[in-house]
Amino acid sequence: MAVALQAALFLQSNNNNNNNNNLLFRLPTQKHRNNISISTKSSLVSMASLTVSPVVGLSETFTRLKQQGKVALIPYITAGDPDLSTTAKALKVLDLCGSDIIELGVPYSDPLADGPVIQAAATRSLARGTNFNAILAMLKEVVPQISCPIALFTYYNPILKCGIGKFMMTIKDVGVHGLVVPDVPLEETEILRKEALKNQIELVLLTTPTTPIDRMKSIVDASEGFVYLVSSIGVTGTRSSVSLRVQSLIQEIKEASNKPVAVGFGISTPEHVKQIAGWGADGVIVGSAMVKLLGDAKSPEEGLKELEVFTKSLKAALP
Ligand SMILES: O=P(O)(O)OC[C@@H](O)[C@@H](O)c1c[nH]c2ccccc12
Repeated sequence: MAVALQAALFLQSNNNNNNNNNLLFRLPTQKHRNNISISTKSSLVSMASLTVSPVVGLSETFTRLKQQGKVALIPYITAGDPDLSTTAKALKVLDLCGSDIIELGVPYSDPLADGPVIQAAATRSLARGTNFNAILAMLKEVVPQISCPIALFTYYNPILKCGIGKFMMTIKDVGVHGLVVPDVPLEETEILRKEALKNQIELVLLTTPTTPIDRMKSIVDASEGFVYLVSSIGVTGTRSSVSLRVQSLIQEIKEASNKPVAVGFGISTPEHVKQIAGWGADGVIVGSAMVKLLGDAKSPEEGLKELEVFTKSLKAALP
């Protein structure tokens, strides 16, 4: 309860500078990489042939989708839950089922902005011995086999432990395009932005329903890739409905900038994604509902199958 309360306060960004949940970011870049196309075989995927196609970053993904009149589907899963080999397969399933960007969470011992589902996933993953190097090794293997960009999701502490410059170089080397760091205060991001810029990593800022308008504008100005609009105060976790406030928040952001806006928190049904797309969002982020499927399944294969069915249902509900 204490953690949830703390997280709720954390995400309710307010005027005082040391309690904000916003970051600043960088210029997108185009990244070309050999891409191994894969085809589904039952619910798992297998390598089919080698094709070369450019894989673009977050900003360019949104540009392409906008030209096609489409809205981005952005799933989040926790690396190493139930294990890294299943995470590797899940990334391919999510890619094959039409995900446009995938948020991959680095499990952390004190995920104060996360609700019970993602907290439990992080605990399970860490208990299995998942560590950052193992995640990197998995990504080095998998990223060339998927066609959508990966945005790594981590709290600030693991970045500091690794060293900011080294962290950025390392994730770039394994083909990560984006980065979401929910607990770095906007005022403390100068060095983070500089190193991200050097390594062509697009770093995404978050704004919330309680972020003062002026602060939201500085966040939107500085965000790279897209603007993460947190739909409701509190922690991550599925909600029965999406707050109607999101519609006006999307409009406020769009009045401030033409950067793509993706909405997250609580989204868990095709009806939710349809509603948010109808409000003009450029992307929808679904985390806990995805994580729950993998975490609750009787076997990894069952979890992957359910992930496939669920992802397809969300994709079908989006333009
Ligand atoms: O789990 P939800 O309610 O679908 O919300 C997305 C969320 O999981 C993902 O973007 C995320 C995971 N952990 C976070 C911490 C802060 C902000 C966002 C996140």
